Amino acid sequence: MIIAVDGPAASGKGTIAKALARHYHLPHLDTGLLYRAVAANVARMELDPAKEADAVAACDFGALILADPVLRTDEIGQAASIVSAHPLVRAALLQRQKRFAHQAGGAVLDGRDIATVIAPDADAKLFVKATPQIRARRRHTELQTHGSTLSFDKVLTDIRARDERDSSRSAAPLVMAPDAVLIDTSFLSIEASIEKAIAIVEAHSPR
Ligand SMILES: Nc1ncnc2c1ncn2[C@@H]1O[C@H](COP(=O)(O)OP(=O)(O)O)[C@@H](O)[C@H]1O
Ligand SMILES: Nc1ccn([C@@H]2O[C@H](COP(=O)(O)OP(=O)(O)O)[C@@H](O)[C@H]2O)c(=O)n1
Repeated sequence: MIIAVDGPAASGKGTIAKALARHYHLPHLDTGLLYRAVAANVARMELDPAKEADAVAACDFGALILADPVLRTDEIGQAASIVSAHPLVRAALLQRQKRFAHQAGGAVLDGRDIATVIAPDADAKLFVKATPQIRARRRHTELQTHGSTLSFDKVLTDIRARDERDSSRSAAPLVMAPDAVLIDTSFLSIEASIEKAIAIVEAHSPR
């Protein structure tokens, strides 16, 4: 079974995807980490994330970098959204994600284009959203627990900028697939959003 979970920054898609993977004993891939790794590599190589050739040169990163806590920072999230708009960067990361999705037994992937590009054949497609203010509050709290001193206003501004960039780009923009089911987590607890996600997958899973 392939489960696609898409949505904007800090909507709760990773939390839901991880819980679905645990529930159904499936491997999980946070595809945002791949774009974050490219962004971190661009910074390490002192290249320009806005230049497509520079970003492509940074696509060859080792598996170790994916565990680096620096990937979780707001700054890398912004840079990830810049490198991810380049079609050649998306092309460089495409097969790796398609292979993961289509491995024997299935998988859960979360990102922006899982249901539309990586696995349009997914058995269940979820689109997770929440208001920008609520997403910014959650991300602000999360960043604070990791030692960040960024203000709430800065986190909200950055989330809005990323929403705009991710939705307006021409290469695999953030859109809800026509056959996806929406979960608005704005006023749902983590437990309630996971329960809802499992109920949706149950209704769509192959028998
Ligand atoms: N329904 C929810 N209610 C409250 N907090 C949530 C909810 N879902 C996720 N969170 C918290 O919000 C933050 C961002 O969630 P995450 O799943 O990482 O989002 P995303 O993968 O969409 O960026 C995390 O700290 C997570 O624990
Ligand atoms: N499948 C994906 C996943 C992430 N991304 C990009 O990578 C950035 C970081 O993604 P992420 O999922 O780690 O970000 P959060 O939603 O966790 O804040 C996003 O802003 C997107 O620009 C993408 O383009 N396609």
